[in-house]
Amino acid sequence: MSSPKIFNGPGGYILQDVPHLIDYLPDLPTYQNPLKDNPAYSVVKQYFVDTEDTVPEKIIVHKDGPRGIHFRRAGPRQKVYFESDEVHACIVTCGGLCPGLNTVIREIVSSLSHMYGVKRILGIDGGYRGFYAKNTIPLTSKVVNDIHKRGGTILGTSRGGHDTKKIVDSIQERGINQVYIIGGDGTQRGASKIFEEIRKRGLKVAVVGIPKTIDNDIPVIDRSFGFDTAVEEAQRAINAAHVEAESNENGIGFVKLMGRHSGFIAMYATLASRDVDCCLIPESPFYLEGEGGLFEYIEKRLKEHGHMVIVLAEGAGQEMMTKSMESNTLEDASGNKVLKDVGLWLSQSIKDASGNKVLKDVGLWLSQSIKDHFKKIKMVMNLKYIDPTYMIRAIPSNAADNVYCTLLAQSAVHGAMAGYTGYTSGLVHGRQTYIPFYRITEKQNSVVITDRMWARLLSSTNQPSFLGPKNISEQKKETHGTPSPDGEICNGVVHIPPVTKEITK
Ligand SMILES: Nc1ncnc2c1ncn2[C@@H]1O[C@H](COP(=O)(O)OP(=O)(O)O)[C@@H](O)[C@H]1O
Ligand SMILES: O=P(O)(O)OC[C@H]1O[C@](O)(COP(=O)(O)O)[C@@H](O)[C@@H]1O
Ligand SMILES: [Mg+2]
Repeated sequence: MSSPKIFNGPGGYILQDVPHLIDYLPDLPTYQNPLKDNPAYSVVKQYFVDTEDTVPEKIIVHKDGPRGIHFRRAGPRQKVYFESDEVHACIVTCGGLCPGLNTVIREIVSSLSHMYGVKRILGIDGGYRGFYAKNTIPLTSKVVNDIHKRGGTILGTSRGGHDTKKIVDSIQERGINQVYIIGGDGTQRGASKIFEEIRKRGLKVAVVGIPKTIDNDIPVIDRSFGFDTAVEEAQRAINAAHVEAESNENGIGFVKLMGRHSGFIAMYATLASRDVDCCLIPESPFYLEGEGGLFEYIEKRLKEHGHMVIVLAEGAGQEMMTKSMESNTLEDASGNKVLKDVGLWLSQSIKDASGNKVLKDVGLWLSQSIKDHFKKIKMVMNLKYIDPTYMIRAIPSNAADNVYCTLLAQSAVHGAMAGYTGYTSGLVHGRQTYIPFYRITEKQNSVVITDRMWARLLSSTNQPSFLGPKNISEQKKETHGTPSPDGEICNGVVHIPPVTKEITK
């Protein structure tokens, strides 16, 4: 693996820079950016980004503290490293769906063709494995004209099937020199490997990642595209759950939302709705029985209000469910042990083609457990379970996400044209930046339950925190992982010594 490029400046300034083609191809010629003569851009004062411009990772800095880590600011540069006719770009989408994929595809094609006069753009069919299939999809402005109005990805997507050598062989054989890879944490890991192999072979090929995740689990960036749309769509399910709950005696509206390891969709959907009485996410352990447990809270809420709404992220309570099913502690109303076979099935760990753990349906299990509990205590209760998981990610992106996708795609293209490579384009504090792959892949973004946002949620729902002092100290330890040399929080491990240089001017 190549070494991270890190520059140290005065006042504790650190630039975590991204690779550039000239790092390994020092004699590449440069050309005037064609945008200079484009009437739309030439009138814009300071349209080109100053090469020294960077964006801080942490916006809140103590007055005596160091300036901290910065990323290269994205945007068009005066000089480009590709001539328009020379560019042969390709776009691939990998992993699960997310609203906005088609908008990103559309805007990469539009930016390349309208801003930089590029004519050869290929769509790779069905994720990474499409690189070594025969079929490709020629992409023109006409082909992508109204795809942003559709959900999904016109290119198709898949999990698994990443073979770095075969992918780079295909890139080389087809004469592709700009690779745009849209996908989540797994995809960006794959993109990083493709970049390393391309660099090893000394190819003039820019590798660009565009972060996609409905779960919002990619670190460093403000939020992922499609997240806003997903939270908005989740409101429809929560509203339905609320209506059902209100209309029934001791009604419980129970909604399961996506969120494998990170409960951001559930948390933001809850905060947006105000109708939710309890939000359960993977980061916040909870328990059912006894004082301070979920059952006690539900009973209390039903007695006070006559109805309630629960939102559950799919990754929440997985361990508890597995343990409970394994030990067959689930009993029916007559006290008989049930679901023995399901218990056995639950104890097996199943992985998808990409190696992600396939989660068991905690929603079904928890709603059954709640029903059993109320039967046991002989209290009337009507639970309506709504599972809109795929519905919230299979829709087209909303207006805000469409704008976000557009800027993200434009930034990705400007960076590749300027010769940068091995980076993920991302929004940091509202600014477009280029982030080195290792910062994107080193850890997952998750809800920190000792932070203010989770406290805000607890005070909005009034639910118990389900936390004892032991959990709180464990959480604190986890979020304060291994400190990196600058004192930053960093749970990921980067084994390669960085190339560090002092900035003298
Ligand atoms: N560590 C890895 N190295 C190389 N490729 C990977 C890695 N993890 C995942 N991939 C590939 O990335 C693609 C998408 O990964 P996946 O985890 O399914 O979705 P996402 O990118 O949305 O997290 C798959 O084709 C998978 O083979
Ligand atoms: O059924 P699929 O397509 O494998 O997707 C399910 C998973 O995909 C997600 O939506 C997002 O995961 P990725 O970001 O890895 O694609 C998870 O929330 C969910 O667990
Ligand atoms: Mg993933």
